[in-house]
Parts: sequence; structure tokens; C-alpha cells
Amino acid sequence: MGWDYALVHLYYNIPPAALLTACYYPFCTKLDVYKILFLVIIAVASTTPWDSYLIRRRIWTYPSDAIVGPTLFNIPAEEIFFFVIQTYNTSLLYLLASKPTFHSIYLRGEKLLHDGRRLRTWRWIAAVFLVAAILLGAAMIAQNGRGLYMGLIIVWAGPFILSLWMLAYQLLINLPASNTLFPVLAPTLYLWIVDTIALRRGTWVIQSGTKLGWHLWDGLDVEEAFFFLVTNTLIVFGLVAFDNALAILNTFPCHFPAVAPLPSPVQLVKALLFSPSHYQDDRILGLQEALKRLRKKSRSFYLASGCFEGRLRIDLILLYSFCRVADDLVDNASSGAEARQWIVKLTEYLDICYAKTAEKSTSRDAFIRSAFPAQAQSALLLLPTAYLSPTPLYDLIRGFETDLDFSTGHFPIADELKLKIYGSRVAGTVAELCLELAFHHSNGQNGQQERQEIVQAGGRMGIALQYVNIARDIAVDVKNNRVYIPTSWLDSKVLRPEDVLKDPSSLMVEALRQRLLDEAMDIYKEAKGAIELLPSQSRGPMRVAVESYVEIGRLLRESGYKVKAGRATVPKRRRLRVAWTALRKG
Ligand SMILES: CC(C)=CCC/C(C)=C/CC/C(C)=C/CC/C(C)=C/[C@@H]1[C@@H](COP(=O)(O)OP(=O)(O)O)[C@]1(C)CC/C=C(\C)CC/C=C(\C)CCC=C(C)C
Repeated sequence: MGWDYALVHLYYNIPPAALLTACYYPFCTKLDVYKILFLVIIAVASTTPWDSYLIRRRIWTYPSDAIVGPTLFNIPAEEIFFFVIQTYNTSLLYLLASKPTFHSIYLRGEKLLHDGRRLRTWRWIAAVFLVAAILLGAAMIAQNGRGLYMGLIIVWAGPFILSLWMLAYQLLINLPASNTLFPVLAPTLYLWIVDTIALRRGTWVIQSGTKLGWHLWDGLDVEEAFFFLVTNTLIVFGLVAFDNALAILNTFPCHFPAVAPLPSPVQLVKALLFSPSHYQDDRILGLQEALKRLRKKSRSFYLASGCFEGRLRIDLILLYSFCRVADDLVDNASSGAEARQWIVKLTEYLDICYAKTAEKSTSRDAFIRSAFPAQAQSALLLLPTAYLSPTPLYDLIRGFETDLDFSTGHFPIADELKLKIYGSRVAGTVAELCLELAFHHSNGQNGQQERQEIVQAGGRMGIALQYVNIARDIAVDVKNNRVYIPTSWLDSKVLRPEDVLKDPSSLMVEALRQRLLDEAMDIYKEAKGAIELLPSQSRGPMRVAVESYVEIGRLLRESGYKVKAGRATVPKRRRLRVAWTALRKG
């Protein structure tokens, strides 16, 4: 009996596990735990018979003074623990690296011709290569000589890798390298170093007659190096396949109407076997456009969107895209008359969406295509109006009408009440819509009364965020001849809106900015408690959405903040810290 192998875990495998757990635990969801457990069970179940065979054939051995003693099918307990901890560590690294990834946009249907064809070509090239490798591995085993250990690794891992590749090739090819290569290579390199130390110490020994005798570097047999590369590849391929299945289930509600929060292995496999010829390419393209819009226009909500999961995340991104497109159509119009036309068209669009006629979907699509510019169409086509109520959407459009008043040379925000009404229309409504989506995707965890209370608090939170938005954008709004600071507040400083237009950075305007922020913070503090009543899966992410926007307000109260395109911006690290802290509170 000895402690050598156990100490390898204590010194080299447990510390990274602890570090990764500490980094990831605020982001960790039930689905993540399910994924890790799933992978750990498969890893232990698939490796145990193979490893047991290797030990019984004495291809590798463990000196009795290096292990504690208990074994399972001849495998030391420490080795079983290694299967678990390696899977755990690599999985956590993958989950951390892929947290912001929106997997739906990496799917490709067969109508996306060029991309689809490229992917299918690579799928078959890699498949032929893998089959050839497996045959070579079988030949090495048959020779029963120096290639035996390498052959056994290839023949054991090859079929798993081949199957996962055939099922999840789309994401494996399309995902960024930070989601695939990085979580394979980083732990592989680390384990190569640990393995070199263990082999040099004699914690485990590889028989010389069944290995090639080649070394990657002094003390590291090529088989060992290959083993760690292959096992990390298996773990990451397994996780990508899981995410690929989830993306298919979540992206196409018309093919998969109900998806369990923790889909069964059968449902996951069915999704992976679902033919790409049935994918809705327009939806995939629309989601790509929506995400691009979100990433470009709002750092705060982009970050927050990564904390939501599944269909709620998809719908929030689509909602953002609709709000952004509608706001931009009105804001970027070349004249007041054109802006008014967009408001009429947006209202007509809502009329059609909420009309109670059977042929509404065809007339809606035809109307969108004829009335709106090409780049705005997908946002309107994909808005999930089936489960969003019309009132907040109509109110949002009414809120944009207030902005039009500025084009008449009039300053519509006469007093604080007008500001509140404006905030409620352009942002309180957005909060209500976000909350409707959260309720819709959470299987009725809140009663009717509680929902109403949450929506009211959400409406107030929307107003608080709008105040932050106005406080941030005083100088930007001035460029469009807009002053949202209530005229009554300006009166108290003996200022007129025209004075703000002339000098938006005067000390008096700065004082009013701080007053607006004070109001925002008061409303925020009063409303934020309601977030804790939300369904569990949206509570933390909603906190992130709110906190990352409120952080802009906190930044505006400090001196020397960074300004980009005339707007104060929260540095990336600080935004990440805010998100991490907001999630940890849950
Ligand atoms: C996570 C995620 C993807 C969320 C999506 C949120 C969403 C749908 C936002 C829509 C934003 C938008 C473009 C609205 C049009 C009107 C407008 C401009 C509103 C202002 C937003 C600022 O967005 P952005 O920075 O992109 O715009 P500018 O570049 O400044 O033009 C607003 C400040 C409103 C934002 C308000 C909310 C998102 C509501 C937040 C409240 C909740 C989520 C409810 C919290 C719950 C409780 C119970 C308190």
C-alpha cells in the first residue's frame, strides 16, 4: 500500500478542479450538472472494461506500493477517480469557454447550400480518415507486438469519436476554436506534464514489449500523450454533441413542441438524428442577424443573454432584435414624416399579428416583406407574438411617438410625470415583455397575483434603466436635438432645453444628470426585490441583465470613466465581475 497515485490527485488534479469550480459555480445550472453527470457516467462505464483489460494484460501496471489498495475489476480506486476528475475538469473548462456561445446560429440546414455542402464534405472526409485509423488500430492489435497499446487506444476510442463526429459535425466544425480546440488542448498539455512526473516517479509503469518506444519528450511515451489527447477529445466531442442536440431541440419548436428542462438521452439522440433537410434555414439566419444586432448594439444585454438558457434565451434575443429594429427605424428616419410612416407600419404589423383570422400568418409575412427593409424583416418575422401580449408592444410604439415630438422643435418631457410615462412606455413595456417570456418558459411557477406584482416591479425597473440610459446619452441625444431632462428640472437651474443643446457638458447639466441617476437608483432599489420572486431559472440571469445596465449608472457617478462613441462604457472585466457577482447572489 502507498499514497503515490493518491498524491498525484491531491497535488495535480484536485486543485484545478477546485479552481474551475470556484470560477464556474455562479454560472452553473441544473442542465450543466446534468451534462457533467451524463459525461462522467459514460466515461466511467466506457473506460472501465478497457482499462481493466489493459491491466490484466499487464500493458500497464501499478506497483503495489504506489496505490492505496481497493480495486474495481482490477482497476485501482485512484484510477477510477481519475476518469471522474478528468471528465469533470475538462467539462468545466468547456462549459466556461462556451458560456457565451449561442449554439443555434451554428446549425446549418440543407438550403444553406454553400455552407451545408462544405460541412457535408468535411463530415465524410473526416469519417473516412477515422475509419482508416480504426482499421490501422485493429491491424496493430492483430500483430500483438509493439503497436499493441496504441492499437488498443485507437480501437477503443475510434468508434466513439466517429459516432460523435457523424452526429455533431456541424457544431464541431462551426464552433469557434475557443469552444473546441482550447478545452481539448489545454487539459491535454497539463496532463502530459503530470503524466511525465508520474511515470518518472514510477507511480504507474508501461510494459516495454507492447509500446512503440517513441517519446514526445523525455519521459512521455507517445501512447500516453495520445491517450490524454483522445480522452479529452472524447469529452469535448460528447459535450458538443449534447449542445448540438439541445440547439436542435430549442431552435425548432415547430418540430419539437415540448422540450423537457433536462431532455432524456432518447430525446437528445432523436434530435441529433433529425435530418438537416428539415431545419428552418430562415430561422437560423434570423437568429444570426438578431445575435449580431444584440452584440453590436448592447454590451450589457449581450452579456446577460449568455446567462439565459434554451428557448427563453432565444426569445429574449428575438425580442431585443424587434425592439432595436423598431427603435432604429423611427430614430434613423430622414424626416419626421418618414418616422411617422414607420410608426404607422409598425402598428399595422401588430394589428395583423394580433388579428383573429386564420390567414393572418401569410398576410403578415407578405406585409413584412412589402413594407419593411430587407435587414429589418427577420426581426419582425420571428418575434414570438403567439405568447407576448399586444398591449406592451403597442405601448412601446406609442413611446417612440414621443421621440417624434422633438422633430417639431417641441420638448415633450415637460416634467417628471412625463418622463415617467415616457420611461414606462419605452422601457417598462420591455420589462413586461421580458417577464412574460420568463413566465411562459417556466411552467407556471408563480401564481397570477404574484405575476402581477412582479410585472409592476419590472415596469418600475424598466423606468430606472431608462433613466440610466438618458443620463448616459445626454450628449448623444443633443446631437439629435433631443433633451429628455424634464423642463421643470431645467427651470430649477434657470436653464432652457436650448441651453442644454448648446452646452450639454455644463456643470448644471452634470448636476441634473446626477439627479436623474439618484432617481434611477431609488427606483432600482425599491423594485429589485421582486427579481427574487421570479422562476428559479430566470432569477439569476435577470439579475445580470438589470445589474449590468445599472452598472452604467454607477460608472456615471465616478470620475474619469471611459467614453466610446460619446457614451460611457463599462470595461469588459468590470462587466464580467458584475455578472459573476449577480449570479452568485442566487
Ligand atoms: C438579456 C436580453 C437579451 C434582454 C433583452 C432586453 C431587451 C428586450 C431590451 C430591449 C432594448 C431596446 C432596444 C428597447 C427599445 C427602447 C429602448 C431604447 C429602451 C432602452 C434600452 C436600452 O437598450 P440599448 O442600450 O440597446 O439601447 P440604446 O443603445 O441606449 O439605444 C432601455 C434602457 C430599456 C431596457 C429595459 C429593459 C431590458 C427592462 C429590464 C427589466 C427587466 C428585465 C425586469 C426585471 C425584473 C424585475 C422583477 C424587477
